[in-house]
Amino acid sequence: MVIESLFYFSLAVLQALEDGLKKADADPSVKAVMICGENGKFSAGADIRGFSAPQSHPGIGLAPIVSLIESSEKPVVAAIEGVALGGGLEVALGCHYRVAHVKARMGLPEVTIGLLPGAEGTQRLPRLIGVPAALDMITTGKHIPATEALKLGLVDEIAEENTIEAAIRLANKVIGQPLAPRRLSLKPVPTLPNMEAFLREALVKVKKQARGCLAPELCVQAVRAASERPFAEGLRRERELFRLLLSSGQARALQYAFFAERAVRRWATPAGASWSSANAQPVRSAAVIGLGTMGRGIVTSLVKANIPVVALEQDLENLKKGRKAVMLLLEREAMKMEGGAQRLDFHNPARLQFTVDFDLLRDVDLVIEAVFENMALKKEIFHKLSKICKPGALLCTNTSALNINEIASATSRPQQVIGTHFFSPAHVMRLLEIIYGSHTSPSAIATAMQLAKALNKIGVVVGNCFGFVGNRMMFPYVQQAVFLLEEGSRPEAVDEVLEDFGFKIGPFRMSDLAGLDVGWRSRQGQGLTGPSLPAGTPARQRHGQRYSPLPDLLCEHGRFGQKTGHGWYLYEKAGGRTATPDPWLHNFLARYRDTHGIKARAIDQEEILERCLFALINEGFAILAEGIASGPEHLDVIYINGYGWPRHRGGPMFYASTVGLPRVLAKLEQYSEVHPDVPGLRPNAFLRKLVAVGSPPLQEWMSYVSWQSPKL
Ligand SMILES: CCCCCCC/C=C/C(=O)SCCNC(=O)CCNC(=O)[C@H](O)C(C)(C)COP(=O)(O)OP(=O)(O)OC[C@H]1O[C@@H](n2cnc3c(N)ncnc32)[C@H](O)[C@@H]1OP(=O)(O)O
Repeated sequence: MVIESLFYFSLAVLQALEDGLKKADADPSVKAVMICGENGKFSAGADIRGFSAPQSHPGIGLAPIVSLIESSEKPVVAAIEGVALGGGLEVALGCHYRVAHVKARMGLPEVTIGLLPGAEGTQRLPRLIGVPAALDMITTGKHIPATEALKLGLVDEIAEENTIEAAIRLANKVIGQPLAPRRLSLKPVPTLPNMEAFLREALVKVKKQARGCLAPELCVQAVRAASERPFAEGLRRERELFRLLLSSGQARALQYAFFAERAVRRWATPAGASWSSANAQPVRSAAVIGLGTMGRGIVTSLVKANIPVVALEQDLENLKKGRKAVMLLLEREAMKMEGGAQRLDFHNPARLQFTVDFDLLRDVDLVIEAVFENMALKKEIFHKLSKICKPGALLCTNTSALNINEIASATSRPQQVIGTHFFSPAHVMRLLEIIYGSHTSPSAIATAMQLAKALNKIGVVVGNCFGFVGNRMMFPYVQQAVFLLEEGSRPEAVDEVLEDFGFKIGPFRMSDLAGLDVGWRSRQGQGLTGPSLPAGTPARQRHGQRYSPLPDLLCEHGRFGQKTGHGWYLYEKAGGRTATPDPWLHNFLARYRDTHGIKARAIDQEEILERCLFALINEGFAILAEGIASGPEHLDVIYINGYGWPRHRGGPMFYASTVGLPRVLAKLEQYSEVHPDVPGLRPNAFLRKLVAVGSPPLQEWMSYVSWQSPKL
């Protein structure tokens, strides 16, 4: 008998499974059962959308079905094609045998949505493949290919071609064989000589990796229960831990992040262009200009995506340096992949070519300029490109803040110019901010989004303004951090609060890592510091607003961060990575306060957190109101994937919605009253409006934006 299921579990699917199994058990003519999916896909598990209403969720009813499958008196074989994920794999674990197609993938990704495998998966998987392998799958949520599943013993057979036929063959073969040895609930968990130490270390590891995130920790506890308790007791523990996670708030945030990352694919601009009508151009070849840190990563990313690349530098010396660095990155990437060097084929000049000759860019479909942030230089390059490149080529600029319209003005084809803001290291970081200018065509946006997908990145389309979305929101956050130092705090205190909140790295460690000179050069360019600053400008004021010269002063002392061995922290050597609090800096801060007549005060953790985060969020509301991004999900995806925002807090705008908009507003009002010369703390009008209309749910915010005059 064959029971077909659907891709996501619904109550109807569960009912069909239950009915089918009962019918098969009762029918003496049925000798074996095979469960498969429809259209070549086994199952992606429960419909995640339903987890916010647990009472009606089909996932809750899944565990009894898995038990029912296992207790069947007739052999049940799972035929796994496509994916078997979450509850889908748990169903397969209830079966007595598993056959997988060679291209199938399996996994228990519940941890990534803030849960644990709650349909008995934490108890059955360790019994089948042992604690170490089960823990790895359950705490990371990774998908494993069929070949690996076979090695682990997760599946019994691999089918090269027809999985259903292979499963039916196996089912026929095992008719009449005893089923007890195939029932995982009856098997003991394989022991380890050092189980206790192993589980303890696993807990330490997951706590370190996902600071403050509950799910990985509770996954370890559930697997511990499997190793220490009888099956039925282990199940009770699994259910208890599952319910804890379901009500923790983190699951909601992580599920929001899952859907937000998919929602940003449906981009739109205030002018009416959108994903639904724009057509992407094919990208069969690309060029990268500039082989500095960013250019190297971008070339590596393109090669990994199997796109032939021409890598261009301004002279032979820089070309040699760049080539060496790119090759090193590619060798490392190849080592991580099966058949890597061969698959990437980067020694083949038809796939990767290094040159100083602009003429070789004539035929490429896309160019990514990645020279340093200098408007004059970028314009010179774009002028050249518009003369050399073929008519349809997409011209991208990798910039973190510069005006796309101004760069496009240097070309005769501004409709094909677009910003692609990669994050460092560009071959690792998943975010790609895609910035359209006033003339960028919908097709250019669609092509850049298509490129993001090809590079396995998350593209987020945003409008053109200084710093775009990510850096624009970052400015007020970092500004507050520095003001807090002026007022009496220390870098390590501020970093600790934000790292405890869940950021991978606090603002001062981040600044030391990126290099303080980067911002210094930018401020010099803006005339905020340096020789172009008019004589008589007050030290702590610019354009009538509060300004802190602290970062500039550190640069004047040669303190650029890790690269010079000191910045906001002290490092063991230039290029060192171990930050220690620096007594020199503490004295420097004390002298600075004396010079400016600032009385240091004790600043508590709440103030540090609120001033930094609420200033960032406040800027987010301004961005939404101006139409720079088409929804709060866009801002959240940018922050989670580009700025180390803790995923289990769902992104800054989601976080604001959980704190409550009235509270965010009240706090900003309170801080703004104390610091009237800091515009970043003045509550944005859009935030006020949302509070005035009763703080609607985040999904409804954009319906309160008036689009009459988007600043684009
Ligand atoms: C006492 C307690 C008992 C508790 C029992 C609990 C039982 C079971 C729990 C679970 O099963 S939890 C769910 C586990 N499964 C997942 O987490 C799978 C998540 N999905 C994916 O990894 C991928 O989507 C995919 C299935 C590998 C497909 O990837 P692909 O890149 O091909 O497509 P996507 O763009 O990611 O998705 C397409 C489309 O489908 C939506 N979607 C995907 N998975 C789900 C899901 N599980 N529930 C609802 N919707 C899902 C996704 O949002 C996309 O939608 P659109 O953006 O196109 O609208």
